[in-house]
Amino acid sequence: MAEIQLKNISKRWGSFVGVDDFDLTIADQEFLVLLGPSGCGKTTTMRMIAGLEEASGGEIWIGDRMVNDLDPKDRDVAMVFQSYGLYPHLNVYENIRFPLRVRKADPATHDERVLKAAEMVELTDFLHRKPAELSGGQRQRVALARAIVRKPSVFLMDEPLSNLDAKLRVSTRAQIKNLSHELKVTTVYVTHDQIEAMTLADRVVVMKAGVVQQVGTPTDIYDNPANTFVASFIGSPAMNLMEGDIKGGRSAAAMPLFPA
Ligand SMILES: Nc1ncnc2c1ncn2[C@@H]1O[C@H](COP(=O)(O)OP(=O)(O)OP(=O)(O)O)[C@@H](O)[C@H]1O
Repeated sequence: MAEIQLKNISKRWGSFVGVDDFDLTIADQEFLVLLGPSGCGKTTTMRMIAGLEEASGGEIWIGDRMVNDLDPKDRDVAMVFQSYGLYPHLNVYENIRFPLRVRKADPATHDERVLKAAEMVELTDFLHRKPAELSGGQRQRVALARAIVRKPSVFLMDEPLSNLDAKLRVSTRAQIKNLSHELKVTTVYVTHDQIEAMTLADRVVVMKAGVVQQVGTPTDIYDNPANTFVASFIGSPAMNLMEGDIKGGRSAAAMPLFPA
């Protein structure tokens, strides 16, 4: 069970507010996407959940534990970053195995667990290769396998697809969604790409300048954007915004006329 509760968390550096009063419960096994433009506080929020950044205020709960004072390694979270973070001198097998060694998992179980994780991301044929001998997509799959090998209850993913080309991004996106479902983990996924957010998320959190603008399912957010910022950020092609007044429950905006 890994419900995540963010109770009014904030992050300040001096007088600068990176994340302001973020309050949300992420359900067990939910796929939650943090979406917003560069600098809006997505990564900082995720780093606070991971324990890589200390919250300036508020409480972070994972399952039934308040984790504010726990080290990242004690929070039962696995992270996947844009930069892969693989060890160049280790082959794929040893890269995937690394978290098991660090956490001193029973060595008798390593082989089976590494092979299973590699199989889930279709890397079985590449186990002997070093990261430099892999494509970007294969490297990202090693990073995914390394995250799943120790069966964490929470996945934290920070723009994991941004180094991949468009086609690979679509297939790896589907793979991430399947993995998260199959492994029954709670996933927090950061992106500035609204298509990625709308296709992956159970719920999306749209942020701007450290402040949550709206939380909802992709359909909620698309159909009922909370404000013009959300409306202008969502939709491809972008939504047209027109000024107008509501009179008697109807819009009185000047509508352009198109020939029938
Ligand atoms: N260590 C720090 N000291 C001061 N300000 C910081 C620090 N880390 C991040 N910030 C600021 O906090 C804000 C939020 O940063 P964050 O990395 O969370 O944004 P983001 O939404 O993930 O952006 P991007 O999509 O570009 O990664 C930014 O304005 C950033 O400059």
